[in-house]
Amino acid sequence: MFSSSSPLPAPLEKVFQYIDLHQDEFVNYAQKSWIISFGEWVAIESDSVQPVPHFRQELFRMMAVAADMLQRLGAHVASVDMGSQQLPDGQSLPIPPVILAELGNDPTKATVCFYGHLDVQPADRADGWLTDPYMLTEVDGKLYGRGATDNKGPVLAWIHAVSAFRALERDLPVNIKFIIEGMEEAGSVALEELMEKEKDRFFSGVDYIVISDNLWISQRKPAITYGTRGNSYFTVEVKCRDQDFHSGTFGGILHEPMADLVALLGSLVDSSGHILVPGIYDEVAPLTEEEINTYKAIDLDLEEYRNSSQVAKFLFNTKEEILMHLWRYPSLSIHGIEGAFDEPGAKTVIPGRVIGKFSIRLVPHMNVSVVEKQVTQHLEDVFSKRNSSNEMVVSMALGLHPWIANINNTQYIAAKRAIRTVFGTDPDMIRDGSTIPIAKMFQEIVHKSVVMIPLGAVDDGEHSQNEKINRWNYIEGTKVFAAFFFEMAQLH
Ligand SMILES: Cn1cncc1C[C@H](NC(=O)CCN)C(=O)O
Ligand SMILES: [Zn+2]
Ligand SMILES: [Zn+2]
Repeated sequence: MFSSSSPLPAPLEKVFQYIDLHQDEFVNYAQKSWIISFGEWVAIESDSVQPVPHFRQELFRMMAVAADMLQRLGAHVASVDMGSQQLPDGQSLPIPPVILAELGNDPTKATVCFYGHLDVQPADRADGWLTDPYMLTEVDGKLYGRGATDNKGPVLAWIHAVSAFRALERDLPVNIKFIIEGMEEAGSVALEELMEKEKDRFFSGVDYIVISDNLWISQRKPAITYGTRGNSYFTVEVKCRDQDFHSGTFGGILHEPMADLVALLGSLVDSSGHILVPGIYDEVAPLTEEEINTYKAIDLDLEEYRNSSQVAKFLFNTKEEILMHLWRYPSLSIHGIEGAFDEPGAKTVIPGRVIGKFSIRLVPHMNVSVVEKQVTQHLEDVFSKRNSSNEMVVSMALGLHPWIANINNTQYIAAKRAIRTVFGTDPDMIRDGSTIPIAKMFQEIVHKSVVMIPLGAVDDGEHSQNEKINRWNYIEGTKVFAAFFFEMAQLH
């Protein structure tokens, strides 16, 4: 137990020194044979979203490079075959292996398991990247590249924290396990089956889970994340026939599918963001005074956030309301319409069949299958009032559960202390409005407690053009992980 005011314990002091002295090696080049640089990882085009052979090959190479690195670090590594993925067009593509690795199995020590993913979102220089997305490029202390913050950087930071102990020939304070996948951006395909299979094997000796796959809510203040929203993703198809019509020859005598669909989509949410599906708010956890206070404490400059997002006005005017509507209330977003005429020009078409897409972000204690029923019922009611002769089919394409943790768990205390040691400040305790599906799987299937320790800053641009991680976040984050090992050992 130590704080920023008391001196670091000698072994940790040495580890921090090592991380500082070797930071260029972590970023740029390899000297020690077991360290591979960040740059080499970013250069692998491990895009899991575009289902084409080139990117799948890159994904397999990515997982092989990572497995090899962990092996050279002294870990026992298994690359688990995940079979293949059936695409809607009938094609099938191989799924990259999941790495299960283990370093140390001293029964007197705590065992900490780290989850990360090495696949990335698509990136194309032509989309507005200022540098080659697959070449890690440092500008003013910012390391630009696809995957820099999501999630290659944080995975490497964890590995580098471990490697610092090994380089100093020091015993690791905890046993370490890794689960690293290559399909997160595609919805963690086949991962749930693996978790079921391994819950009493690989995961049986695990005490704590750490995920570092989201961002701080600030540019400078570190954070710990204790909850994420879930997501229920819907498609609603309205069909007259499989072919389009000419509006000159059919306009005026048809129930038009697009008119039905626009009415259906228009019935979902009002202009103040309130969801109109009956019953949808019934299970939302009631708000307490104590909870409101937790939002007050969070470092968020609303004006700066609004300006940097280039939004004229948000739906809410206070920090607390904004945070609550991102984290603890559901939201409904309309994403698009398949089959619609969406090109420039004035084509006089009546689409014969259209598919609307929308999703509802779920919060505690909403239930995925209850939401599915409520949404389906609501759309059927709205549709039947239209007396349309078209066919409507509603289906839920994805049902991802919300996740929330108990912040009094041991690893939250350890993470807080580690952050205080490195940054000299207490972290913001935050939730995340997006979804990290594996968190709930750890809780429900493996029955282990998860802490999320994000490393990147709010402006890192995950999934966007010019994704980056600051060198400062990456190097100090590596120290946070090293300090976390120490704190975990003390608290266990
Ligand atoms: C694929 N998908 C569909 N519904 C939800 C998701 C996951 C996706 N996850 C992230 O973005 C993680 C960000 N750190 C999201 O929340 O949209
Ligand atoms: Zn990610
Ligand atoms: Zn992502």
